Amino acid sequence: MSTLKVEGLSVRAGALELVREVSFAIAPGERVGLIGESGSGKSLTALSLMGLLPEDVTASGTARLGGRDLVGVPESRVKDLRGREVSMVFQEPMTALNPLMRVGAQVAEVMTLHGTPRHDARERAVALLDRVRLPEPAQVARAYPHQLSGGQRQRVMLAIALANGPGLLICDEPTTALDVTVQKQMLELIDEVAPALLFITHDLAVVASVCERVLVMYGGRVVESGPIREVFTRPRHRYTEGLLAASRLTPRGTRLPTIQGSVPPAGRFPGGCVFRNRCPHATPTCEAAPALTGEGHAFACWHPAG
Ligand SMILES: Nc1ncnc2c1ncn2[C@@H]1O[C@H](COP(=O)(O)OP(=O)(O)OP(=O)(O)O)[C@@H](O)[C@H]1O
Repeated sequence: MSTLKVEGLSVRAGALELVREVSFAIAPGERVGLIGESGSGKSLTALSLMGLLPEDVTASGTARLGGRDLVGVPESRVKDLRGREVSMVFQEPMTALNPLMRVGAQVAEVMTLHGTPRHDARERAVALLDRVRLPEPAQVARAYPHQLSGGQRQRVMLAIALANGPGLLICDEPTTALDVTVQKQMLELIDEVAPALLFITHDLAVVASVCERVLVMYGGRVVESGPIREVFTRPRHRYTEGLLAASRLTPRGTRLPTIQGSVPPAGRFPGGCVFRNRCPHATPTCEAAPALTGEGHAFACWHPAG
């Protein structure tokens, strides 16, 4: 496992600079959020790392992972890196999956493309579907995408992304189209299986629950970055301040630890849950006994057992 190092990444469409001099690093095991308003350059940054930029758009600068360059590499070499070094899960799995192909075959195909023998790939596909916690994985493998729910299709996409053992998983709004309960399960799963994670979202509560660090993009630049606690408690850029004010997070926000099986002592954490219904860990019980916040715990979120 090695660190992703991005330095001076810029993305242009003709004379138009869409992403400007972006630099960041992600160590193995790290979960890093990428937030910013629509059009700020989040997706283009991610797509540059995947070698998936649209034809009229070009990237410059460097991005290295596992001793390999990801930017400015000819398509023939990028194909080899994609999936093996970096993988990506997109928002809408229906458009990413082939509607005419059984999902097991689609998971297997990404492995055969990287040289795994067909029979091994089929077996490993079922094991991967099991790893992303799809019940009856052998049966799911024989299903077509339309026979699965949105949440199940997103799990298939995750299995495809993990198939070749990438060092970095990029997720671009992977849970936006899912309902709250499915979203929560998906986030937990991503957190569990991602070797290292770049997580793009508009949802600050999701960033606070999954990531330990955050990059804030504005107008194609990273205007602020740091540990969640630091950025959400002492935002230095006016855009981040605005983002926090517009969200339901208070400026005291930080990573959201879930402490299963615990109930806070009555009166210890006044103020109520800052996430309210948007808490990614929210459960019906949580509504009845809202997660609470307290001094020194910023966003400590407590859930009754069961
Ligand atoms: N092929 C293209 N040609 C020209 N401009 C483009 C192209 N693709 C994207 N852009 C522009 O680049 C900017 C950044 O786009 P990008 O998709 O990275 O934003 P984003 O932060 O991911 O937004 P969102 O949150 O809405 O997905 C936008 O202004 C967009 O219009």
